[in-house]
Amino acid sequence: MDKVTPLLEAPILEAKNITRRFGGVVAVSDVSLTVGKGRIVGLIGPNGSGKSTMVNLVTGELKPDLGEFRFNGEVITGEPSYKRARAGMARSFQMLRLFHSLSVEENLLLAHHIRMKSSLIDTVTLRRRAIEEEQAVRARARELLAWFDLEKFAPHPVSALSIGQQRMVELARGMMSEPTLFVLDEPAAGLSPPNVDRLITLIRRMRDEFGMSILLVEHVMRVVRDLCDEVVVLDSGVKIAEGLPEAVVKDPVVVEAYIGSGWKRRAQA
Ligand SMILES: Nc1ncnc2c1ncn2[C@@H]1O[C@H](COP(=O)(O)OP(=O)(O)OP(=O)(O)O)[C@@H](O)[C@H]1O
Repeated sequence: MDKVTPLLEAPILEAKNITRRFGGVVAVSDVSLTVGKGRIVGLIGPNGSGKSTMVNLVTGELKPDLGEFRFNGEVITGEPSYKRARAGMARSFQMLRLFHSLSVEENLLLAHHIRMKSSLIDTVTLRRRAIEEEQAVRARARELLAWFDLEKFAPHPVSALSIGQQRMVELARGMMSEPTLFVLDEPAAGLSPPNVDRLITLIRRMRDEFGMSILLVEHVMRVVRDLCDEVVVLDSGVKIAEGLPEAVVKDPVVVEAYIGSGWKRRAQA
């Protein structure tokens, strides 16, 4: 009998020929990218190059005009963001989206409700299951708060925390849904150099210990160089380069795009 060729494991995320226009502006033009399982892929480019639009397309906040998205091999192009979240996709936001008057722990518990299996009817008819699930959610929140070294802040309102601590809360909140792909939108924005170091260590551990894949949009090149297995570069909505971080940042086409945008001064942190 002929040897059976093993099926290759599907990448966690495939974006194929994605285009998105806003009126006359082509924000993302025919961009393809792949995030393999357990990989950290960087998405970089000067201001206005289409990174946020691409993130919103990946997570389902925006729909592409053309192209296809696959998640774990399944076509998800038309799926709304809540369905992608249920399927295992989490995201963090450039401008933090936490509930500032709620405690750190409450922020984590609230995040989990999209994945709660118990409906209101369950709560009445299957009270025991609902209670068990609630206990499991609280236990997960406590474990994650410990993992992110946020235990002591659990009862405090988010508004009492520094930006660096709030960024950690946002990561912990994203982890509540046990994602397989975490899309991080500028996690280092506004962080001091020691906090950037801490963030780099934590993101690497998130990948290694939870086995997740990460799509990382970031302006701080140190973060990109230290973390990314590969990098995709956008300029004016077009993919102009991809490859290993060391090679990509030296690529004359990439350097030219950044210098042309006046970005270099801002991003050399
Ligand atoms: N909702 C929108 N309506 C109209 N134009 C938009 C919209 N969102 C983005 N754009 C345009 O699409 C292009 C890409 O913007 P986008 O925010 O995706 O870039 P970016 O690389 O994330 O920029 P930055 O690094 O500054 O966050 C820009 O020309 C922007 O003005």
